[in-house]
Amino acid sequence: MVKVLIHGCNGRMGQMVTGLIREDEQAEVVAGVDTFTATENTYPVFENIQLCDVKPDVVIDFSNAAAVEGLLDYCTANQVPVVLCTTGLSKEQLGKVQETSGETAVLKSANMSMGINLLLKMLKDAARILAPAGYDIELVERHHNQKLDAPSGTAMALADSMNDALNHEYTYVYDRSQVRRKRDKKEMGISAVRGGTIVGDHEVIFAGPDEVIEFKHTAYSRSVFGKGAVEAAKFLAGKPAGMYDMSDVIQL
Ligand SMILES: NC(=O)C1=CN([C@@H]2O[C@H](COP(=O)(O)OP(=O)(O)OC[C@H]3O[C@@H](n4cnc5c(N)ncnc54)[C@H](OP(=O)(O)O)[C@@H]3O)[C@@H](O)[C@H]2O)C=CC1
Ligand SMILES: O=C(O)C1=N[C@H](C(=O)O)C[C@H](O)C1
Repeated sequence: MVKVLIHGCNGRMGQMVTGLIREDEQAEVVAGVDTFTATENTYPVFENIQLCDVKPDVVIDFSNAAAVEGLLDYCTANQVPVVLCTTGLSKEQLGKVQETSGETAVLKSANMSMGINLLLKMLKDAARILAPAGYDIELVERHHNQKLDAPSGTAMALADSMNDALNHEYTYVYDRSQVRRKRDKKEMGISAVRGGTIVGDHEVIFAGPDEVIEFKHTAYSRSVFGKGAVEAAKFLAGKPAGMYDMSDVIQL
């Protein structure tokens, strides 16, 4: 049985993961950490990771960028692998993630769904073929009105994956309202929409001469992220220090 600690256990994703693990015969939640204790919690919940006296086999984190540094310190000090799903990390925080992977196993992914992880792979081929043929690349993401970060971690990962395939020659444009020039060939526009309860939509548009090709992923439920996170946790428990991602978990 894999013992899981959920960091951010009372949030939207923390509650989804709690429900999924309840149905899973290979994993159990042994503790949670959040800023408050909800009455429905069936496991001990600590207000701060440093106060947690239960030793898990692995942590699943869906919390807040500001909470990640403390979590990484805990994982290093206690040699606990961590599945890091929180998005919107700063450059410094990303540096600390990298450092931590020298001490314990870290699996970081902005999107745990099968669909987006397949898209990350497919877009490399599409970009390699379409960009040199003169297609402009634009991304549009849509999320619910409670989301803190923009653009989404997934939109950034999709852009980075295409840029990797294009020798990192592309720059990102997030806001065209101040741009007073024609579109540069080697830029990717990244636009964010926030509203209602949209779980997560990502669209990648290749706009060429007289034709447009679009790739779109829609998450209809947070379960697609939750299921991926639980599989990632079962995969990561007991693994040696290092940096992992969802391509290590999902065979594509
Ligand atoms: N990788 C992926 O597939 C996915 C990633 N995400 C990312 O996961 C993160 C969480 O998303 P979501 O569940 O929707 O957000 P929520 O705001 O619903 O949940 C986050 C929870 O973490 C809590 N929290 C805040 N600070 C701390 C802390 N110091 N220690 C422990 N818990 C803390 C919050 O409490 P409080 O409300 O008091 O701040 C809240 O209960 C976001 O960054 C989101 O982008 C989301 C979905 C999928
Ligand atoms: O905050 C969310 O809800 C989501 N965040 C992730 C992101 O920023 O990419 C993944 C998913 O789209 C939902």
